[in-house]
Amino acid sequence: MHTMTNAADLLTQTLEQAVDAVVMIDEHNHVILFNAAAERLWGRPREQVLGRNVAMLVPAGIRAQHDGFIQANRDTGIDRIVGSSIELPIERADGCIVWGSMSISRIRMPEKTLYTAFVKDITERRQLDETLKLMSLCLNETDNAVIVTDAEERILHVNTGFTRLFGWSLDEARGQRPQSLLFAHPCCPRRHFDDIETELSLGRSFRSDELVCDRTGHPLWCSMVLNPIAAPGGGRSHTVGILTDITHTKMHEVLQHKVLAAMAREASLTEVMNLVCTEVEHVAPEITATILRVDNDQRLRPLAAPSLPPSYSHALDGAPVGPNAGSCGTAAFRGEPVLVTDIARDPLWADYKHLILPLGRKACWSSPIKAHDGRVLGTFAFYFKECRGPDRLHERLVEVCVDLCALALEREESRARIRQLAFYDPLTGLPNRSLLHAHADQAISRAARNDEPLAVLFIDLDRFKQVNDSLGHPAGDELLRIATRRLQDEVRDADIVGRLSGDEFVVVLTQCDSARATDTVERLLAALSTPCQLGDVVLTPSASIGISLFPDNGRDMETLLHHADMAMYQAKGGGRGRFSFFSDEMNALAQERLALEAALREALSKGQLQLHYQPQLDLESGQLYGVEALARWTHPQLGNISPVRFIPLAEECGLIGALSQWALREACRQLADWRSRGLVIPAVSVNLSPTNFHNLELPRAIAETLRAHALAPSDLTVEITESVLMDTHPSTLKTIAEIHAQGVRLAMDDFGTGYSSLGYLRQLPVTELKLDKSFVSSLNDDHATRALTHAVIRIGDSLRLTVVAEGVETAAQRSILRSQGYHIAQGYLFSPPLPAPALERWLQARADATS
Ligand SMILES: Nc1nc2c(ncn2[C@@H]2O[C@H](COP(=O)(O)O[C@H]3[C@@H](O)[C@H](n4cnc5c(=O)[nH]c(N)nc54)O[C@@H]3COP(=O)(O)O)[C@@H](O)[C@H]2O)c(=O)[nH]1
Repeated sequence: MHTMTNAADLLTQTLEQAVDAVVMIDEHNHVILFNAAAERLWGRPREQVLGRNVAMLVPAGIRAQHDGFIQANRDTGIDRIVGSSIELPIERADGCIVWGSMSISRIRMPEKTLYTAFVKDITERRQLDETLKLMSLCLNETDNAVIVTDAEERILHVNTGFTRLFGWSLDEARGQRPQSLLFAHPCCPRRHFDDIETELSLGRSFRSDELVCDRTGHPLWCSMVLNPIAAPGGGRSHTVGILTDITHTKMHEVLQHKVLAAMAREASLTEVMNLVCTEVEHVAPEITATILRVDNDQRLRPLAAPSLPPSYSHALDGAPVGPNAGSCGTAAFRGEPVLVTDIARDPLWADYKHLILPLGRKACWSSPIKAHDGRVLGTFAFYFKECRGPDRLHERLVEVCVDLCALALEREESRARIRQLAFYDPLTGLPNRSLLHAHADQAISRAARNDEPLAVLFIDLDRFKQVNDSLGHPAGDELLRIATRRLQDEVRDADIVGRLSGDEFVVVLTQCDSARATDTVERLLAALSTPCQLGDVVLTPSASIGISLFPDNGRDMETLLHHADMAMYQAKGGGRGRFSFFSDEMNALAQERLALEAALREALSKGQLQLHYQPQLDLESGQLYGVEALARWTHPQLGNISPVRFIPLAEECGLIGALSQWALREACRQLADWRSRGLVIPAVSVNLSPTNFHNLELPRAIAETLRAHALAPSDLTVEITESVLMDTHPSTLKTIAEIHAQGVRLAMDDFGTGYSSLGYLRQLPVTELKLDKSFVSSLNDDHATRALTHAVIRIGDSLRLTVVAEGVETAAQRSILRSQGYHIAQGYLFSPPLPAPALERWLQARADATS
């Protein structure tokens, strides 16, 4: 008994001092033992627990069923709870949850069964487990690769992200150096690891973007961060490295940077495209990249294929885009990527496989390169040495590259458009003046270097203006296009054809002497004069051609062109469809003309021109009808220069406006002066050139001049020639109508010599016709002329126009004219044109004679 008591005490003491909580319950599930560790675990003193149902210690979730579980064990003896340990949450008195690992012992006694629970506090371990579990999630359930190395930089651990990214398992990686796994492949750039070691040994983190390779040698761009872990005794115990796959971003960045840099330094399109292919092949060595352009005729034009022999590109050049045109032609046709995994068998490649299979490429994936408006500009293709399709990296590469290629191609298109606008004539597509000069300069330099002759042709279409005026501008444009085609057809590739302006073309014939130039020009004239259909009209065009030769007629394009232009004028002067070589005489004439132009300019500005006046007389009464003012120029050195020479010169060099204004002012001044001195001069006629009527200010200037000299509009007659009618300038008819509306009289000069239609007499408000002196001069001996002069006076009479006969030199002419009904005449018979004082004397002499 004593021994028993001691044993029970011993047991109680032992249980009391146990590290783990001990709870014993009786057959009514009442707690009969609750040791000190249990008090600490549940946070309850034993007084609160002893004698009460153990359910109070059980977690709330199973409290209701708890007694049932124990009773089931008592009744059945089936051990669900005894003999094993379970982990369960424990609700402490303060509401906190701690964790215990519980094992239950069943104590069978004859009359009852007791249970003892041993509960170990595992709260801390549970928390640690939880932390480890989360850490493991962090470590493994990420796309980043994590490496832990020891002090010797040998791998201790890699996460599953590492295995996924690089293909090496933990077992394979353990003990290796990271560089031997990631940087060892030949495709990796050579890397010196000293800088990494320096940083880590100083206890500093190391960060950089690196091109590494996976187990298969596949390159990947990784952002790498290495953190050294300090050892307790100094130095470093571990290094933790994290590598993040930035291939896509980096690829984009690197490719974009390189390609944009190339474009910024004005690299050619071919250079840029080759760069794209080379960079792509560097990232993915298993592919062969090619870029093709689609031209305006929907044909493929190779731009880059740096890893394929040039013969392949040559063979593809000009291949059509279509539904069965290999991967590229089909991709361009469909506007979507085309994958052919087996070129040998795929029908799309039937016509092309013989070109690529011998080069060891078995599959091809081609993607269209599209402009921002959706047009297919080209194709970007990957060829594979195996029958396969693209992987994710390839897809990413294509995504990046097609955008860059589109940018480069669109940029090229814009540049070509700008070049076209800047250097080509939009109507004919021929080089314009600037480009023509640039090409011609090169050709002349080449000719000079090689001591070869060269010819410059200046071509002007005959009567082009009339085509424009009569058939309209679209017909004129079409004629220019036809002429362009004909010129292009007749010259060689090495020759240059350009359009200067309007109907002026220039052809530079390289390696061409005068004999060859003659042959070519004859051919060109024949081609240009072939009849052509312009709308409803069949036209037989023609051209005049001037030729200058290098080096005889000039050593630069400007001189050669100028001389060819002069020769062209010479040719035009000889009639339609002719050609003329430039000559020194021609040049001398041109020089003379230039000198004369300068002298005329000076004469005008210094008031060196004069007006002479020729009287016009009434044949019946002998009364003065009026005087015609005619310009005269006496040059200090050259002497008298005829208006037949200086009036056309003034028209050509733009001086006719100033000259005519001067003539108008001077004639009005003189008339006003005569009148102020009592001389009876009924009116003065002034000659104006067709171009004077382009000036809408002319009516106002005439009105002001008349006003300034207190003259009536009817005191002035403006003489116009029939050629005014050939002038289609929009201002001409308006100006003439305004002058007429003021009351100024209009005379049609040189009547009968020009435009052979009388219809214009209805269009122009003329009041006077001047029969040309050529009719008068042949009146005596030509019956036909007499019939014509008769007809003219009839026309004048019937239209109520005054008819003035010009150039009357003989009494016989006067007599015939009088008999035909002419009333007014002018000519040497009466007086030549005279300076104002001489005219005054002439008038005085006549007056004296009659009185
Ligand atoms: N726009 C301007 N044109 C002008 C001006 N001054 C003259 N001209 C035109 O120049 C052409 C030549 O003129 P010119 O040499 O003066 O010859 C005129 C007369 O001198 C000449 N004439 C007169 N009578 C006779 C004659 O009996 N026989 C003969 N052989 N010639 C004669 O005829 C010319 C008259 O010209 P027009 O009446 O104008 O036809 C000439 O076309 C002038 O118009 C000017 O200031 N502005």
